[in-house]
Amino acid sequence: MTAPSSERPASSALDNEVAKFAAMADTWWDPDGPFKPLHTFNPKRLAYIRDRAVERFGRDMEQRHPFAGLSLLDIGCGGGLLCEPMARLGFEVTGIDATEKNTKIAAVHAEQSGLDITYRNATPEVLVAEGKTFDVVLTMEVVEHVADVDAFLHSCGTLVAPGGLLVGATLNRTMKAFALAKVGAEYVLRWLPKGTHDWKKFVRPSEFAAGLRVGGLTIDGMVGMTFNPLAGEWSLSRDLDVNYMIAAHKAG
Ligand SMILES: C[S@@+](CC[C@H](N)C(=O)[O-])C[C@H]1O[C@@H](n2cnc3c(N)ncnc32)[C@H](O)[C@@H]1O
Ligand SMILES: [Mg+2]
Repeated sequence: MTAPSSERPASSALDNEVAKFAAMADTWWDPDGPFKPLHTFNPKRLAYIRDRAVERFGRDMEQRHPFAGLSLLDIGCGGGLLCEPMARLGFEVTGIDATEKNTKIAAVHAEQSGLDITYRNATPEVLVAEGKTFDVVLTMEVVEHVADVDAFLHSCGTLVAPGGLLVGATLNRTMKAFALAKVGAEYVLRWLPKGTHDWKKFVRPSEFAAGLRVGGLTIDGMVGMTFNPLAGEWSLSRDLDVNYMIAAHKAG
């Protein structure tokens, strides 16, 4: 099926990034494939999102579907590694991605998992043009792949409903991130295919925060996500030098 032209990647998506992710799309759900880092830190980032949502919406995690009645948009959803666990927590989930192959694979996987998730091949500005808003907006490991960071973050902020929450994640533009996330992950550990990241496109925490503020959000906090090679484990930390997450909200 061909997506209508309005859904096609517009200004925030880069052709070379879309081609890169399309080439890897079959491997989204392989825990030892090219998306291994996303799989290994998924439990930590899911817990962070869940905790921020509990704070913001005051839900009871003892409930089977604590976030029932709340909408969630995952921008740059890839194969749905975040969408599926979020749907299981009760959110009404929409996943969008600039790469059509990703949303197709995500949709097949959701169906196999018995989950009701809406996937669309679209960039955030398409949903902004439609006037849509969501209680929770996620954009995790995406902003370092877009054409224009400020324009992209402005769209992300616009898509947050009043009183809503945004959680983002990316790689910091530091020498440490160059050594660990670029050289280490692509050339030494070979976790990621060579060329996955362009260090120059990594985003500093101050830049991420500024872009979201222009999009109408207030920053709640940031946390580092740090890999301990000896333990082979990720943990949340105060070190924002490599991987980090940011939480923000829109006044209600
Ligand atoms: C590293 S993956 C992250 C996937 C997912 N968010 C996760 O963390 O598991 C980055 C994704 O962003 C998508 N992407 C890149 N630019 C985009 C844009 N402007 N709008 C929407 N999706 C985009 C890519 O196609 C790719 O699927
Ligand atoms: Mg990335």
